[in-house]
Amino acid sequence: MTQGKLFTDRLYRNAQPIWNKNHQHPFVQGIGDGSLPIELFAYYMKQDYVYLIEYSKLFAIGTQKAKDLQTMQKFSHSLHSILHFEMDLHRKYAKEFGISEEELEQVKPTPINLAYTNYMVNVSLNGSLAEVVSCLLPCAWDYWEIGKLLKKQHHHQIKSNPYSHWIETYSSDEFGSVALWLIKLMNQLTEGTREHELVSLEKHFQMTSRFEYMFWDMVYHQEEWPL
Ligand SMILES: Cc1ncc(CN)c(N)n1
Repeated sequence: MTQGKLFTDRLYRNAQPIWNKNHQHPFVQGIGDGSLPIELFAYYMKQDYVYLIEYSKLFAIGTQKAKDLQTMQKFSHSLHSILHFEMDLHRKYAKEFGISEEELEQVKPTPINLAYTNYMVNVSLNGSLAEVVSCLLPCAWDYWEIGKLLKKQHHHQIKSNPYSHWIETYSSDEFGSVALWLIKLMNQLTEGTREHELVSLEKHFQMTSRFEYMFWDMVYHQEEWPL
């Protein structure tokens, strides 16, 4: 790696074409201005709930692969935060929509949802701690970017937006602190790492960034199994 440059700066820069597409996606924009039909949002909440069940397992894998107690504590704290803070958002919205917690948990993941979580879990189970982080990072980082962006763009109408709780959650310092910690960890883990390994880590980062786009598109079109 070029001296003095952070690996995450490169990851961020190279992912911008994908992340910009995420930010401009009509689903994301519809959350921002509150115009997204409620049925689409409810569909997304259900798919995202079962996504988060799988995603949270990566933090358990991170706890197991960590080399020191402080990193283990950070991973286990983040796991707790997803299960109790982030997923509480979904449970609250679901309650408003008349969907029970049991129903949420029983949701069948769509092909894109399944492909995305299987990709991350497979890489994480078989790879290094840096590989776990390369899969986790776009999810934590880009959601925080989206939360902050939507809050900035639509701050004047946030109170009347039915999705304000979503925007407040993902733009919050609490949510952002996990992204910031993962960025720091990624830079620590890749210090002195050879270029061909960085290329492989970047591949996972790009792949999960692309899956993020596909997830937005999947919920927008409510893509189900053909059979
Ligand atoms: C699909 C997806 N990606 C990321 C996040 C943020 N944890 C989420 N809730 N859902």
